[in-house]
Formats: sequence, C-alpha cells, structure tokens
Amino acid sequence: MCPKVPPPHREREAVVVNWDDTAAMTEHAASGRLVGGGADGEDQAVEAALRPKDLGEFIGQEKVREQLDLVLRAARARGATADHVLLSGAPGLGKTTLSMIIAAEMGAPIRITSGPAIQHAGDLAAILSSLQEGEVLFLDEIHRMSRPAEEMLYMAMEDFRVDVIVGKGPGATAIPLELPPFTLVGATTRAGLLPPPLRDRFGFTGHMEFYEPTELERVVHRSAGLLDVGIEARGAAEIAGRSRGTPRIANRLLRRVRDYAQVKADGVITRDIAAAALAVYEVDSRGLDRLDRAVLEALLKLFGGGPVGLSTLAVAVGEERETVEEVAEPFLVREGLLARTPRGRIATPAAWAHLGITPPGSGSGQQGLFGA
Ligand SMILES: Nc1ncnc2c1ncn2[C@@H]1O[C@H](COP(=O)(O)OP(=O)(O)OP(=O)(O)O)[C@@H](O)[C@H]1O
Repeated sequence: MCPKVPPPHREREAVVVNWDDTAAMTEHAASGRLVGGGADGEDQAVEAALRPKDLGEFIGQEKVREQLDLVLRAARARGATADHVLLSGAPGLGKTTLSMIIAAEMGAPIRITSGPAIQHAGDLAAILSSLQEGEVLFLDEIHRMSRPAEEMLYMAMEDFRVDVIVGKGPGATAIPLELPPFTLVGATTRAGLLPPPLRDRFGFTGHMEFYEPTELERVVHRSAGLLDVGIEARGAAEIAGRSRGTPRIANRLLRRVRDYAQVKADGVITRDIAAAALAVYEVDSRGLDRLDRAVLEALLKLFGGGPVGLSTLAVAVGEERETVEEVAEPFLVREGLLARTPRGRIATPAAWAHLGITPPGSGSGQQGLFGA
C-alpha cells in the first residue's frame, strides 16, 4: 500500500507541496510488482538512504551527467541560477534523484510537487510566489498538469513573473507578480505529451536511458555497501541481469535477496543465493515476472504465437486490457519477446526460446526459466 502521507525522505530532504498520492498511485498502478516501475511505501523510505547525493556518486547516464555538469558549473561560475531542466525517461531511472543533486550542486533548497497536484493556476501561483531566490522547483509528471497552470508556467519560466487574476468576468483584473529567479526541474515519463511551447522553455533537456547490466551491478554493489549486506560479484550480476535496466528495481530485488540470504543462508549474497531468491519471487532470468510470463504463455500456448488481439489476450490471462498493454507489454516489446502489429500481438522466436516451448513444426524444447 502507498502511504497516505508524503514520502518521508521528501519531507526530510525537501519541502513537498501539494503532493497528490492518488495521482501517484494511479500512475504507478504496477508498483505492487517486484519489477514494477513505481515506488511503493517501503521503496520511498529506503530510497532516501540509497539516493546518490552528488553527480560523482550518480552511476551511468554519462551523457546527461556530463551535460548537466557543464550547465551547473557554468551557472555557478556566473553566480546565476541554473537554467530550467527537463528530465525524461521511464520510472525509476533517477529523475527525482538528479533533481535533488541539481539543488545540492547549486547549494539551493528544493521544493517538490507533481503535475496532477496542480489542478488550478492558483495552486501553481501559490507555490511560485513562495519560492526563494535560486530555489529548485521539482515538478514530477509535468505532462499531467492542468492547461491553465501550464500556461501560467510559460510566463513564470521565461519572465519570472505571473499574472494573478482577481475577480471574474468582465471585471476580472490581472495583477502582475514578480518572482525570484528559480530553476524548474520538470520530470516526465512521456516527453512526447509535452506541448512544444513548454518543452521549448527548458534550457536543457536530458533523456534518461535504461541502464546497462554493468551499470546496474555498480548500483547493486553501492546499495549493498550502504545497507551493509555482503555480496559477491556474481551475486550482484545475477540481480542486475534481472532488473530490467532500472536502478529502482535493482535496489528492490537486492532487498528481497538480502532477506532470503539472511533467512536461508549466512547473509552473504552469492550467485546461487540470488538466483534461488528471485525464483521464489518469480522473477526469471531476464527479469520477467508472473504477469509477463502469463501473457507470453497465453500467446504461445493458446494462440500459437499470434497474431491475437489485445482484448482476447487480456481475457486469456484474466487481466484488464490496460494492464496488459501498459504494464506487461512495454518490457516484453523492449526485450524483443513480443511485437505489436496491425493484425495483433505476435510472439518472436526469442519468446519461444525463453519460455522453453517448442514452436509448432520445429525441433526439441529449450531450458527452464529460473535456472542459473
Ligand atoms: N544513477 C543512479 N545511481 C545510483 N542509484 C540510482 C541511480 N538512479 C536511480 N537510483 C536509485 O533508484 C531509486 C529511484 O530513483 P528516482 O526516484 O530518482 O527515479 P525516478 O526516475 O524519479 O522515478 P519516478 O519517475 O518513479 O519518480 C533512487 O532512490 C536511487 O536509490
């Protein structure tokens, strides 16, 4: 369950305003899954301890890191407020972490809110008018802000000014309000949904890519060190390989493997312990979980590999159409296991191989899923 209060780390490290938990829960409907993208209550508490605190500690994303480093150094050298920054990328890749790092590198306080929490222009005006000079405003899910608030943000970003409308109808008056210079850090999982006038007002846009397994191994080693958990290199590799390119998932799997190692072994995470623990949690060798595999199995066993319509596939696995489309499919497509075609969903040869099922009319089967 998601907590009803703002995440504890956000309270400690940053001022959280208008945090909308309902919206956060909707966006992260998959957060109950061990391999889901969103952060659940336990994640939020532990993430505070595991968050890299400066650019030097931040693993991977070399290009974004290098570019951001230049932007921040130059602003510091000029004694100016950093340009507005837009960060795009899937959940759990480090957008919130980077926004906190930006504030830390600029020696500025940070205020955190999210697009769905800003439904009226007045909500935004209240936040903007209380910012201190140089403060970082982190606006998560910026693509979900209301249109009137978005339009107010244009002027605030460009001219550090907003027009507060007082009254209604013909008698309404616009009162201009000067704002101190601030840095907006917008985060979005869907950069394509941002209207161009908003996108264009960011001085720097960084796209966060999924992480390479070797980078995730470094994340796992670093987190294990902070959590005081013993881990062997091959144990870290095993966890990293099942983490779907996402540090948040790597940290979550690490915690579950740590539990297993404590209860079933001497506490040290080896490759075999990691594989055995993740088999218990039904996270297979490529990071697929029960839902992902159910979708693939239905596609292969019931529909001969497709093509089959999304609705039919969803009924076959007993899930909502949206769940299959938004929760399971993106990763299956990214892994090259499933293709979306105009005629329906199709399993790729890699899907047959991964599930160890022999395609009709070919030779013998393949290996199991959880094996080392
Ligand atoms: N580059 C990194 N190096 C080390 N740890 C990282 C890195 N990026 C993210 N993490 C870890 O993953 C966790 C999730 O990151 P974060 O909350 O910043 O992701 P996010 O992109 O903001 O996700 P969301 O879109 O769901 O808000 C962090 O607490 C941090 O511990």
